[in-house]
Amino acid sequence: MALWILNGLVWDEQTGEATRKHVRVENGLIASIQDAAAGNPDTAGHETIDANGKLVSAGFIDMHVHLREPGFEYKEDIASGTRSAARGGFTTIACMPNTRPVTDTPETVRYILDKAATAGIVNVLPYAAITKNELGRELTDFAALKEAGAIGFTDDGVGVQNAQMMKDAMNLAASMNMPVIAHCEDDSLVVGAAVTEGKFARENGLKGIPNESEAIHVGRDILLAEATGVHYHVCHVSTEQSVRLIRLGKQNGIKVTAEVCPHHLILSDEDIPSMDANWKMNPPLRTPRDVQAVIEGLEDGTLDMIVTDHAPHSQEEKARGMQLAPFGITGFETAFPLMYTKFVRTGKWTLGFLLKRMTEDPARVFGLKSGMLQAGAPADLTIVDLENEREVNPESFASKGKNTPFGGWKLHGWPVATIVNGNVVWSEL
Ligand SMILES: NC(=O)N[C@@H](CC(=O)O)C(=O)O
Ligand SMILES: [Zn+2]
Ligand SMILES: [Zn+2]
Repeated sequence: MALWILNGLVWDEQTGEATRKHVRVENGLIASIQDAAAGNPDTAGHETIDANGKLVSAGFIDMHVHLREPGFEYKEDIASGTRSAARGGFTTIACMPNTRPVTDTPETVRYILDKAATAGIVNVLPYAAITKNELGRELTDFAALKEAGAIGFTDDGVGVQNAQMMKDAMNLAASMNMPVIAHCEDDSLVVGAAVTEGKFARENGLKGIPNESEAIHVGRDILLAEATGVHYHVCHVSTEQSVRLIRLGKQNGIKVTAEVCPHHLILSDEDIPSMDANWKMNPPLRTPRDVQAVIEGLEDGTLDMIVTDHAPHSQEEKARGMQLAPFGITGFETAFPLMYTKFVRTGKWTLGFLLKRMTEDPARVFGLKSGMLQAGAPADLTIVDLENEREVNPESFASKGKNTPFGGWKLHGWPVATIVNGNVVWSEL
């Protein structure tokens, strides 16, 4: 039996507009895409979805998320995290290894993959740690972790402080054709600060996190990537200096790629309303000048993709206040509506540009088969209602994490159905 998604709006890069198409899904793959103008197909005996007036896109891909399992299931687990992803229109997500235990052994990689296969509803790609327990002292067993299914190496949550350790990691990863993904943060420049150096910190008498704490690692690592030939990917870029360094690296033919989060594209430190820890994340919200720089970086291709850095925490933890609460905000269920409302509805970007940065570009950078709406591709699809405005209500999130600064925001562009490997895993239609 086939699944027909009828009359959806499909973005056409050639014409620069979305036109009505019928998409046929069979055996987990996109079987055909045909013009709706040519008439209705014979759907007798097949399952159908009426997508009339809704956008049909390749499923969104999020290469930076925290599912918290194993070890921090009170914040999130693979079942709740993948449900949250599906509601956000994400069909493939790559999860970070700062779990408990840290994902630094083949057993933990396999645990995540097994759990994702049984309890998860979207594709889950695990990263493994660069160093044991993410302590920066000893490399993990890259070969065994790759063999178990890890797709790259990262100590996300902390920066690798020692340059020789990073260089060794890159040499090893390069030799097995694996990427190194870096949380860029020099600890010696960040001592107990919760927000960026800037207006909010000054006005509230707080110590600030300087931009260089990120950019020094970006610059160091680009030089190490040049020396080792590794594919080096920069996590959650937030500063003007980092954008500048990545741009220069790309101009010099170094294999550097990068990601940026919706919150760093939309909010600056000057938007923080109070000492509310729902505005605390790492890297922190930067100055308006940095926001402008990351937008320009994404627009000119210096930054390759949008990721959420979905980082759920419990309400108790976030209630500890700006200084003591953990860093991080949830991201899955607001990412597309935020980006669509702020950049596409305002006319700054085409819909095609936004979709590419959330589908095709991450797939290209990480060599995934999905990310394109074309016959023969995996049937990972997202259907989005572009017309109805809705308010962000964290209480209604599928995620266990309610920690978002976007509660109450009125947005357009809400996903209404998500299809993974040809199966409808979530639908409001
Ligand atoms: N981004 C965050 O603020 N927090 C992340 C860690 C990380 O992505 O560095 C987390 O694990 O909570
Ligand atoms: Zn990080
Ligand atoms: Zn992260």
